[in-house]
Amino acid sequence: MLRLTGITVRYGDTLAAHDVTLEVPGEAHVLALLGPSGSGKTTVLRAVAGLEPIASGSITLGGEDLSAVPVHKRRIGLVFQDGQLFPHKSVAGNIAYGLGLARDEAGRRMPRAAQHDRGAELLEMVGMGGFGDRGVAGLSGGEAQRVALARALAPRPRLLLLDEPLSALDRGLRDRLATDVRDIVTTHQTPAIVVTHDHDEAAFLADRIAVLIDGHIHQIAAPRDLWRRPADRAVARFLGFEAFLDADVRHGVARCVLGAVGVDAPDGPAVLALGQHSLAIAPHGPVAATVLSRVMMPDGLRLRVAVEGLPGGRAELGAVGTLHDSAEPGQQIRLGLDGRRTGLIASAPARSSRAEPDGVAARG
Ligand SMILES: Nc1ncnc2c1ncn2[C@@H]1O[C@H](COP(=O)(O)OP(=O)(O)OP(=O)(O)O)[C@@H](O)[C@H]1O
Repeated sequence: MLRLTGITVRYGDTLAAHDVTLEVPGEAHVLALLGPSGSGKTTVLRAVAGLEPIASGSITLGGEDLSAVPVHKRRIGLVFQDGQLFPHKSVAGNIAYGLGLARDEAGRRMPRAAQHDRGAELLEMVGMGGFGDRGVAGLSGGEAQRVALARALAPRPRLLLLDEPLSALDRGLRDRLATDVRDIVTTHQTPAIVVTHDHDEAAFLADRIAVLIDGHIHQIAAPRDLWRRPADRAVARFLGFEAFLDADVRHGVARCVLGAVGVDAPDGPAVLALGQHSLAIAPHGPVAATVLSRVMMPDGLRLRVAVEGLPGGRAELGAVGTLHDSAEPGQQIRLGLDGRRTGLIASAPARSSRAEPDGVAARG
């Protein structure tokens, strides 16, 4: 198990990671570090790898304090955004490099024949069987990342660190490779940390997601719980929620000025977080709105609407409709809250009862 306890990393005056505490349990557990650009994700990863000194706190792996363990002895595999393969080596040559780093418990190198077998096994595992003799220059982005993954796994690392491993790929390939990465990590039983700023990628790849904002971890949760129960407004905003409404929870129902939704939360004050999909067209819904703009997407209508009568006055919010709904700019429509697409911030009540959209209406 990897454990970070209160680690802090500075670059001169910049506090890039602040009091970061997290755990990655053993076996095939995948933790995503998710956060906006510059939030310190790569910094935390580099600290774990030993590439960045920590100013305070501790990092242990399998109970061993890593502070005095040099990078090459940590037995941690690294995969970067662009793979960073050796361009003049073949695919097999790149993996052989990884195998050359492999040591058994007694510190002995792997025998040549075993290296050969393991190289072939790894290439099969990442779906690149038969590619061993190919040069890496001619590989597609997705193929190169598979080879990078095989090379990182070759020495049987105790932990795998992946820094934006899919972000250089186009969307379709990214989805496919995400599935493969997940399968490979699971098959190999290697715990992993994946750095990403892509919500879908984090939700898809990870067992748990740690949200890092301004160098600090705001929440660690399973993907499902993260979107249902963001810890605070900063997390909710980063996850895409755009407006916040005071609510009162009683017997599993949260009531706010726009209606009621079922929630799995204790009685008391709470804040409902509304995203682009939280309001849906419903002919007899409780919310009256004016359509500001509409876009027809393959899965239905996406609207921007103006809602009157909120505690703070008028607010501009997102809403959705089906392929069969019609809504033209200027039209009056009725909407209902969709509790399945609404977040609940369970803790402290908001300081004011205003709806607080982050978007145009908040500033307008
Ligand atoms: N070598 C460095 N010297 C000085 N400042 C740095 C250095 N590396 C990173 N920083 C700063 O530390 C902060 C965190 O950077 P980091 O690269 O860890 O963020 P990130 O979340 O990985 O960002 P991105 O998603 O854009 O890669 C940023 O303010 C960044 O400018």
